Amino acid sequence: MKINHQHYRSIWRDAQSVRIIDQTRLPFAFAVERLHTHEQMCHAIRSMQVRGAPLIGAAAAYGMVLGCQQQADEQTLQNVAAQLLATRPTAVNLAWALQRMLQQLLALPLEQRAQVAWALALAIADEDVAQNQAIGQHGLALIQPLATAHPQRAVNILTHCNAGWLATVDGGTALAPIYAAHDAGLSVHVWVDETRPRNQGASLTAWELAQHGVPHTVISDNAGGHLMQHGQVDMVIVGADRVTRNGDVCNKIGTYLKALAAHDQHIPFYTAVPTPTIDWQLAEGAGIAIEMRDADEVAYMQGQDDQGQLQRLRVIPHESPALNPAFDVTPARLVSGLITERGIVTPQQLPTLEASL
Ligand SMILES: CSC[C@H]1O[C@H](OP(=O)(O)O)[C@H](O)[C@@H]1O
Repeated sequence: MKINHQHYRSIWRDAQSVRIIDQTRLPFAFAVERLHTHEQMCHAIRSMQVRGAPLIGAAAAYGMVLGCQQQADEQTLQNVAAQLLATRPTAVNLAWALQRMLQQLLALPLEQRAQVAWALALAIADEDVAQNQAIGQHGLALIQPLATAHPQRAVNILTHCNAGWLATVDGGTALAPIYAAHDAGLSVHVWVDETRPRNQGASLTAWELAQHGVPHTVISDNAGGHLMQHGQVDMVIVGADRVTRNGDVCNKIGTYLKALAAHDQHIPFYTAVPTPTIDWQLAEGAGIAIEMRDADEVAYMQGQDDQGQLQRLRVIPHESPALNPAFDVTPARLVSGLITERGIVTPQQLPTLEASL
């Protein structure tokens, strides 16, 4: 059976536990983990078994559920939220989901919290799925004219990292318009940035697209600019971990470089972003905390050898230090538009979007 978002969500309730797809095992193994405690959910987020801004938010919500099943007094709830918040600093969805869960749980009588928490987390998950469906349809409207303009060939779209259904509860953000176009019968082809050092593109986006039957080609992170210079890219669509009031886009490290190349080559550069990923409290991207991850993620690579065995190999000298910033900030001036569930807006139109929420 093909494993795609027609069959699975990336996170779901199973009795009194939460099931996740362990994304660190893909693309070579499809493994589902069962989590029983909020500490296990903290580990799953921190180790990137679950990752992607919207999914991190939903995972945090379910982490709050697991953390309040035995005790649901305010001190317990605040402690659980603090532990979940400390897992990863950059995706605003984490803080957004925790704030929403805390506010709703504390408004409930103590004895109702453990049970109602499940419904509150599911509401966050269901909203994400609906938002991504809408993002897909709005983004499809961007792809259709490119397909009309190039009837003899596929529309070539470059994406960075993984912003597919694995990065959300379901449907994806940057990949949602691509799935919508493919499912509508349009001819699309995706350039998949490998996305060093964690290779979310090579291991997750490529896996998703292969499972869904979407034509794609994995490329090194350094190839995108060359392809743009040679007319091989019609548009760029990426995800986001945090967008600020002025439209600066924080996303996986390397996104900024793609935006620079796209701008230089007059190629449309879009970010697909559900509104919970917009941080209305932050004026511009300079204020975003950029996660610094373990340098070993740069120093080592993981893959499968020809005998099907997973190997972890060092790829830099033992004497060489490494630095591993996990995100960068693309200034709003390089962003053609933001594909939200409310429609496509330019960075300059964000205040109008905020007023409509
Ligand atoms: C749908 S947004 C996904 C967003 O999150 C990824 O980061 P990570 O894999 O470290 O959680 C990446 O920035 C994606 O664009």
